[in-house]
Amino acid sequence: MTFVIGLTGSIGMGKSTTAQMFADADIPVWDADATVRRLYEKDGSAAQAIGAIYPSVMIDGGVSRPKLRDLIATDPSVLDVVQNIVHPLVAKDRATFLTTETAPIVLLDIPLLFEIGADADCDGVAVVSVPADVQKQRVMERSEMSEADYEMILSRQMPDAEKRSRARWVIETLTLDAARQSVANILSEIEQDIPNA
Ligand SMILES: CC(C)(COP(=O)(O)OP(=O)(O)OC[C@H]1O[C@@H](n2cnc3c(N)ncnc32)[C@H](O)[C@@H]1O)[C@@H](O)C(=O)NCCC(=O)NCCS
Ligand SMILES: Nc1ncnc2c1ncn2[C@@H]1O[C@H](COP(=O)(O)OP(=O)(O)OP(=O)(O)O)[C@@H](O)[C@H]1O
Repeated sequence: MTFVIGLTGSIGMGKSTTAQMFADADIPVWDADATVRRLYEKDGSAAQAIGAIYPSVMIDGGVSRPKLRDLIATDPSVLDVVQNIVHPLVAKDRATFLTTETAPIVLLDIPLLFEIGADADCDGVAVVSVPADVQKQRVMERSEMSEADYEMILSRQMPDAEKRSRARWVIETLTLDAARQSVANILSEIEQDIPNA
């Protein structure tokens, strides 16, 4: 039996960093963003479908994220079209991971976990979180994303408070040590629940 941990959190909350902590503890991690990146590459199935509708976002046969981001900034409905193409392909990749992985504990790293109902595939969900001002500062510091793009993305995500209230675990990511400790606690709690984990 495999225990499936779902890891989610709003933009910039520390999902990727925390997922790496689980990976460092030898937990197989499936990464939704990485899957999207692969699907956007030249000859990726999403690249072909998106290129057929929005040729202007393509570079060398792959989807250019900056170009796609700029197009979405001028027409937010483009993101709905993209999601309708991408999400079924991502779901298929996730299903393959879940049927082939035999480790006692695995982790699904999905930004839109609750929004797409993927919590139904999880035995327990962990949400990464920091206060809103820290979140915004992190995203503004790290990226080319404009404030308007940031607000648009946020408006399409379930509010942090709701995610926290729906999760089994909340991982505070203000410091690396605090997050690492939460990850260790979660894993030992699961290992106690499933004896052969
Ligand atoms: C909008 C795009 C071009 C922005 O690319 P960019 O490289 O600037 O940012 P990145 O992909 O790292 O996303 C940053 C964060 O934005 C959030 N986010 C991304 N897509 C979405 C979305 N459709 N709805 C809400 N939030 C989203 C996530 O928290 C994500 O981790 C890109 O995210 C995209 O193509 N999104 C559509 C595919 C999708 O829905 N991905 C979500 C995971 S399945
Ligand atoms: N536990 C932590 N302590 C301190 N800083 C952290 C911690 N976790 C993440 N960060 C910092 O926060 C920023 C965002 O982290 P990360 O890229 O992991 O977030 P994310 O949730 O995957 O982002 P997105 O959803 O936007 O792709 C990075 O600058 C990272 O260094």
